[in-house]
Amino acid sequence: MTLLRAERVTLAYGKRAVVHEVSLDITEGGVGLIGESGSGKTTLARAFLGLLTPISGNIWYGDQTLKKADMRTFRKDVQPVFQAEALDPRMRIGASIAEALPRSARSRVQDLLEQVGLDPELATRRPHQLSGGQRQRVVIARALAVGPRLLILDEPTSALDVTVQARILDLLSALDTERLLITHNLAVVRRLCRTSHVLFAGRVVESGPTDDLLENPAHPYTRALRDAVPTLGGPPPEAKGRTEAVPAPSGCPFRLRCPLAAPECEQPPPLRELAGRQVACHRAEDVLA
Ligand SMILES: Nc1ncnc2c1ncn2[C@@H]1O[C@H](COP(=O)(O)OP(=O)(O)OP(=O)(O)O)[C@@H](O)[C@H]1O
Repeated sequence: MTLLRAERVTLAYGKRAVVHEVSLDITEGGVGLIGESGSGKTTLARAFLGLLTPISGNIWYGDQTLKKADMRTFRKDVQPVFQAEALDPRMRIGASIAEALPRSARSRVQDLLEQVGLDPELATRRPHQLSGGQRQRVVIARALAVGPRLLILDEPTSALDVTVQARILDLLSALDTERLLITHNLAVVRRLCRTSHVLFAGRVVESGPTDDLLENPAHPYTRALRDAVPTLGGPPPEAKGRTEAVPAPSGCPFRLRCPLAAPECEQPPPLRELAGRQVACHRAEDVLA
């Protein structure tokens, strides 16, 4: 059974909706949320953590909506993995992990440190006495302390250099915990997520198997993200930028940056099935071709 599911979820800050009618299931094998800064990824993750209530639609936790669910069980099942900067700088590592454990299980600190590949002797250190990669492992150990079924990870490796990043990805992919991963980094989703959803301006524009999306995108925005590998010439113009706090144009929200924009794009594109995925683009056949 799917542990968490968004059903036509719209999310707002004050009166401003920033995520619009998103439906997605957190399925096995890892789920990625990809999109540029401001596209609504973190906002959606906050709703999945029960920190933000949809103004319409529902978050389902098993067969109950989050509004009705037993939050004690939910908090045990679904754990966020924050960035390492969130660790309390004054607290020793061992105490920081113990804090997340029930009193009777505090002896598990050593096991958890070992599980994330850290020397248990590090328990007496404070965060600033560890490397960035070690700190990130501590954050993962804290999240694993309560035995969650799902980890929600927001840019878990973005602050780390490439080799350290690779080792953290190895650690995460070896865990038998489900994951929802938010990132700009397509190599990271490819490694950790069987399924991905691409968000643009708070809407899902393409969803499907990660490999298909990245090898053969059907939405021009997915294609632009994939092609936006750093080069001296910079990314293609359609991949540049962040979603600003200005109203999206009517019709397709991507049309003002889209190289394939056509008159029909002034009408909103429905999310439709194509080539084993879902895509919201009038020109998807042309993109695939
Ligand atoms: N606490 C808040 N109050 C008001 N607006 C917010 C708040 N947090 C985010 N927003 C706005 O909501 C929109 C979506 O932001 P969100 O942080 O979800 O995007 P994101 O895709 O996670 O971006 P990033 O990759 O930079 O974290 C943006 O326009 C942002 O300015």
